[in-house]
Amino acid sequence: MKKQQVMTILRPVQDPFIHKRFVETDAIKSVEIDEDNGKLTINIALSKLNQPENDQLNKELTNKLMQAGASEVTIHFTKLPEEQLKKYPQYQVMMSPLLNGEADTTFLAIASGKGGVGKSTVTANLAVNLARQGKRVGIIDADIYGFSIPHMMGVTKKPTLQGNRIIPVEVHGVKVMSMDFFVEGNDPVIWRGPRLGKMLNSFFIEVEWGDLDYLLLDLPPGTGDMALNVHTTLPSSKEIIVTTPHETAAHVASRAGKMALNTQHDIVGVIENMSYFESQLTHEREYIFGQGGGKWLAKELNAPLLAEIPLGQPQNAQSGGSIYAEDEVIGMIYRQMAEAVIHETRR
Ligand SMILES: Nc1ncnc2c1ncn2[C@@H]1O[C@H](COP(=O)(O)OP(=O)(O)OP(=O)(O)O)[C@@H](O)[C@H]1O
Repeated sequence: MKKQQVMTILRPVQDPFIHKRFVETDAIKSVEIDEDNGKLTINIALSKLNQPENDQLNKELTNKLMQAGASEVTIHFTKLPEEQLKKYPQYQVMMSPLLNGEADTTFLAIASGKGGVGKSTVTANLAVNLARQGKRVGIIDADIYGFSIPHMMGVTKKPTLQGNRIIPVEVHGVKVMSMDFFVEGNDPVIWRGPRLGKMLNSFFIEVEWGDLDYLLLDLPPGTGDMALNVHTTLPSSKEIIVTTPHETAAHVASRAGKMALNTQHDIVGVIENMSYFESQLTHEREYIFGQGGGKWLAKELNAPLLAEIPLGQPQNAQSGGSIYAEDEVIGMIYRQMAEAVIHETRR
């Protein structure tokens, strides 16, 4: 093998943590080729050492190089200099207090296929009910075009600054960050790709979350840029998929679920919202949007069905537009859902 060939194979490979290509990080520190026996010795600098991802990378690269003609491959990993790493936003995110491995936070991304199925309502109420169970909870409203969490939770304040750190707003015992806090009035947000990623990054780098048991992310509906950003930024995040009982909604939601599975993210469970309408007088149930979507989706994704939430508005809208009180029927269903989530995530 020639050095040029080795470089062509290695240059486009990505650092598994900061997702920058080796050519960008100048990761390939040395390539030695023994002309007589085709043995290769390579030094590669990565952003993190001693991780399972590195063993995987070692295997993949060795296979590739052997297929290309090397008789034996030895790869040594060293660490990229801290000064260089600090320049990469992805590294700053990785080293932020919630993600640097010291905090024991469970990240829950709440996804749906279609809009309007109640994903934000579920996110807000699940967060409040986790907090009612004594958990320390935060929400990132990552539904960038349809941010609605602050409004739903009855937030009237804006986050404050402490030095250069952003202190999130706390409501119903939950810390909240949303794009809503950074737009004037109700102007539409027209950000795309990279700027979206920056926004998400800054919610990790600049916000003072303190210690959290759960950080919930309300994703935009579907399988777009933001969902992908969350999956790459938070490799350990778990997912909850919200659907209505309608067959089409469940089918579309299964795409969001499969995207999570394809990117190695566990699915904690499925939540069916707007499952039925129950008459207060006769207690008869009407299945307005059909039946079975949640069960079908849970089976399709091999995940538990965590709750079936009926139609109904919160009785006491003062407590925040969309938050159900503990003693109303839907409030109790949300409580059971929070218990199921705690059980499934073993916290
Ligand atoms: N169980 C329910 N019963 C009655 N109304 C509900 C229920 N769940 C949600 N809603 C209402 O349905 C509407 C859509 O809910 P929500 O905004 O939570 O959906 P979404 O899936 O987050 O939508 P998008 O992703 O488009 O922002 C809201 O007006 C909400 O109050």
